[in-house]
Amino acid sequence: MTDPALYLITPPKIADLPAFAEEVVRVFGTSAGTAADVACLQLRLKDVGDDEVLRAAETLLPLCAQAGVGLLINDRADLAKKAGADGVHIGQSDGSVAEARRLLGEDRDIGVTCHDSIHLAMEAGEAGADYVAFGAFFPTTTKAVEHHADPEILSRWSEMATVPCVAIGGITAETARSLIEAGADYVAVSGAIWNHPDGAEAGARAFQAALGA
Ligand SMILES: Cc1ncc(COP(=O)(O)OP(=O)(O)O)c(N)n1
Ligand SMILES: Cc1ncsc1CCOP(=O)(O)O
Ligand SMILES: [Mg+2]
Repeated sequence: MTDPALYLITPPKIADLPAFAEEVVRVFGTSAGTAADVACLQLRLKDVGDDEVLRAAETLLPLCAQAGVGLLINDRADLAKKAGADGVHIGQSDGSVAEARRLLGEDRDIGVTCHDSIHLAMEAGEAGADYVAFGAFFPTTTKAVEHHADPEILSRWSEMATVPCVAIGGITAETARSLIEAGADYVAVSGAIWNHPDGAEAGARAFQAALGA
């Protein structure tokens, strides 16, 4: 089996948690054992309280464990620790890798947003990040982005570093392969899965086909 390449990011709001959990299970099932197998799921809820994040994590963790998919929490290493999640994704304003590592220990994953900067990625790698994330590569409606990256940064990074890199930002089934070919180890995707006109399963299947499963 090819290494899994798909990094799923939840929508910023989950209105119906039980329904979303069922959708997640169907998405995991769609691509299990293929090149588009899901490597991890990032819980990225915005403008909600800690309790809501913890409740969502409590629901999603067993589903992820069952599917062999790591659950990462966005922004907050303290909540990742409380939830017993597999790791955290931090942006440049979400605290340091050192602090996240102190809270989570060596066996949890820490990913760091590096925008379009090799310099930030080198800093993150030296601080002990498990992966670095570059983007946004394409226009997206999921987040108002200030930084735009060119696929060339993925090639440069993969030639000079061993820390895996994630590509993010407006990625679709049509554009995913080009980013993997440029050097991305994973493509992080939200809208193209959850907002797919034919449903999330269809979105996942499209990535499965595109990533050569
Ligand atoms: C895999 C991945 N890459 C980048 C981001 C963006 O993180 P950040 O810059 O902290 O912005 P928010 O997601 O917190 O709005 C990410 N979440 N995941
Ligand atoms: C969180 C984030 N950071 C940069 S772009 C982005 C949004 C990713 O979502 P989508 O795949 O819908 O563009
Ligand atoms: Mg953040």
